[in-house]
Parts: sequence; structure tokens; C-alpha cells
Amino acid sequence: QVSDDDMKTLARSEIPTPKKIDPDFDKFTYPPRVVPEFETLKNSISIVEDLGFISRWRIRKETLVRFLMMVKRGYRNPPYHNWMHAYSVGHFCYLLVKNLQLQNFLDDIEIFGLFVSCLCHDIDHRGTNNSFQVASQSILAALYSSEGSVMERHHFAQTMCILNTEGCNIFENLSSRDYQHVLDIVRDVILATDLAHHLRILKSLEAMAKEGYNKSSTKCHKLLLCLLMTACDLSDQTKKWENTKHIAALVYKEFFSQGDLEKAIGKEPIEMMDRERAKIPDLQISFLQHIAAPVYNLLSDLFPAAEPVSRAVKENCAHWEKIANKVKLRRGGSCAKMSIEQ
Ligand SMILES: COc1ccc(Cl)c(-c2nnc3c(C)nc4ccc(C(=O)NCC(C)C)cc4n23)c1
Ligand SMILES: [Mg+2]
Ligand SMILES: [Zn+2]
Repeated sequence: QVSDDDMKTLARSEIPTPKKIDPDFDKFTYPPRVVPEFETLKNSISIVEDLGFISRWRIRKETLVRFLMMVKRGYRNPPYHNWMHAYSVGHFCYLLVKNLQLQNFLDDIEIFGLFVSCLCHDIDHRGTNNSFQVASQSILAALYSSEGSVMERHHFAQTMCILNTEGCNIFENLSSRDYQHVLDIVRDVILATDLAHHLRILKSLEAMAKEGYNKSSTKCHKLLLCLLMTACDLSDQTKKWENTKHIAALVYKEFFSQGDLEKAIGKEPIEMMDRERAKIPDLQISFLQHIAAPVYNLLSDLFPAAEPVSRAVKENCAHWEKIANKVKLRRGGSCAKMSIEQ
């Protein structure tokens, strides 16, 4: 639970407008992780206010504060999958709404559901992935492995727990129709954060980008919501190099810890999670080229205003290639040197 006076303090405190937080707060180049963690709740309220959700969905201020405090506390502290990840994902959703005029493509309730999903999509993440749940026979695997997307089902279940907690249900003033609809959206969007799901719908996303978005097609709405969610989830890759490099360090810190755990239970970790074998520059080139860049290329196909974001990902990939080449040169060079010395 969250303490009432903390909640009351935040509910009464003056909420700054986004522009007052930072003149570039609504620009794709703005790096959300620059704010200290203690300012993220205030900033989240500012985003909710600026997107017009409070009046549109009649959200009580105290309910919003309790909800956000519960969501933030729902996150653990692994190197990458913590609250700052969720906050940065939610911020990118804000950037999409502000820069791509999403209201011309999606219904208001879908945009609202997408934003809430961004903040909640990794709640209670333990820093280990779906295959580790099964390999370690975790409780979560026991609960969800028959349906797949084990962690994502847990993140959604945790979100429902928070919404069902007294005084935390930000959907409480929605009509029963809208209430059911927004929960379906949050469920589908959080389940869509499983990269395996993204890879399954990739062909359909490419077809939609090619044929063009059809605003009256429910299928297009669902596909677009999944694409936007993945774009938010990977958005650290769209910022300047310092941010990208720092995030990769956090991701591999988490991956290598999982690899250590797998070795400890007698399982061989895959290369990207094995600190003895992983070549980070090569792995990141592959991730950016095969997973991240295609997401932002699709986004720019559908929204030309997103082109700068797609370019930023390519620049970050080029940066990893320079590093990979240097590593190769040094390896190559030193072998040459050694053979001469021998
Ligand atoms: C959208 O859902 C997720 C879930 C978990 C993670 Cl960690 C990420 C994520 N966020 N940033 C990164 C970076 C910088 N590198 C990554 C390198 C590999 C993989 C990975 O899962 N590869 C296997 C898969 C393709 C079958 C994920 C990476 N990643 C995104
Ligand atoms: Mg996730
Ligand atoms: Zn995530």
C-alpha cells in the first residue's frame, strides 16, 4: 500500500506543465532518463494531465496518484527492467501522441489504454526472461507456461491487482462498455510486449505499412497498437549514443546474471546471456538490424514525422559497427603481430 500522507502531498503539490519540466520534453531527442527517480511520479502526472486524460476519463487526482505510486512500487530493481524503464517507455508514448497526431489513427480509449500499458507492461519483472521461468520451473511458469508469454501474463495480472485495489482504479468513472474495452486493450497491448509475439505479427505489420493504414479496420487498430507498444519498449535505442550504450550495459548486466543463474542450475545459457561467450557489439548490431530498426522503419512508413527516430536507430547501429570493427582490427592485428614474434 502507499501511505496516505505521501499520496496527499503529491495530490496537492503543484504539477508542472511538460514545458516547465524541460522545453524539449515533447521532442523525440529528449532523453527521459535524465530525471532523478523521485521526480518521475510528478512528471507522469504532468503527462496524464497534458494528454487530457484527467478530464476525458474523469480521473480523480488522488486515485491517479495512488495508482501511479502502486505501479512504481510494483517494479523490482533489476539492472534494466525497473521503474525507470517503464517511465521512459511511458514518456515515449507521450512523444508519439504529441508528434504523430495519433488521435487521427486511434480512438481516444486506445491511446489511453496504450499509455497505461506502457507504465504497467513490465510490473514485477525479475530480470529473467520467459524461457528462464520454464527452465527454473518458477511459480509464474506453473501459472502461465501453457499459454506462453509467461512474464507478460504476470505483468497484466499484476496490473489488474492494482486496478482492483481500493482507491487505485483510474478506470472507475468509465462507462461499463469503455471499462471492458480499455481492459481488453491493456491486456492485448501488454501481451504484445513479448518479442515472440512481435515476430509473429511482423508480416501483418509489413502488409499494413505497404497497403496503408485503414482507420475503420479493427485489425489495423490492433496491429498499430502492438507496433506502437514495441516502439515504446525499445525507445532507448532512438536516443543519442551515450544513452544507447548505457542501456546496453544494463541489459547485458541483466542477461549475464540470468546466464549465471542458468549455469548454477546446470543449464547452458544461450550465447547472449553467457558472459564468457557474448560479443556485445556483434549482438547489438544484430538486435538493432533485425529487431529494432525494422520497428522504427515500419513506424516511419506509417508516420513520416517519425523518420528522425528511425535515423537515430541506424546511427546507433553504425556506432556499434565502428566498435565491432575496431575490436576485429585489434584481434586481427594482434594475431598478425604474434605470428611475426613467434
Ligand atoms: C520488447 O521486449 C523486450 C524484452 C526484453 C528485452 Cl531485454 C528487450 C530489449 N530492450 N532493449 C534491448 C537491447 C538493447 N538489446 C536486446 C538484445 C536482445 C534481446 C532479446 O530479447 N533477444 C531475443 C529475442 C529477439 C528472441 C532484447 C534486447 N533488448 C525487449
Ligand atoms: Mg517485457
Ligand atoms: Zn519493457
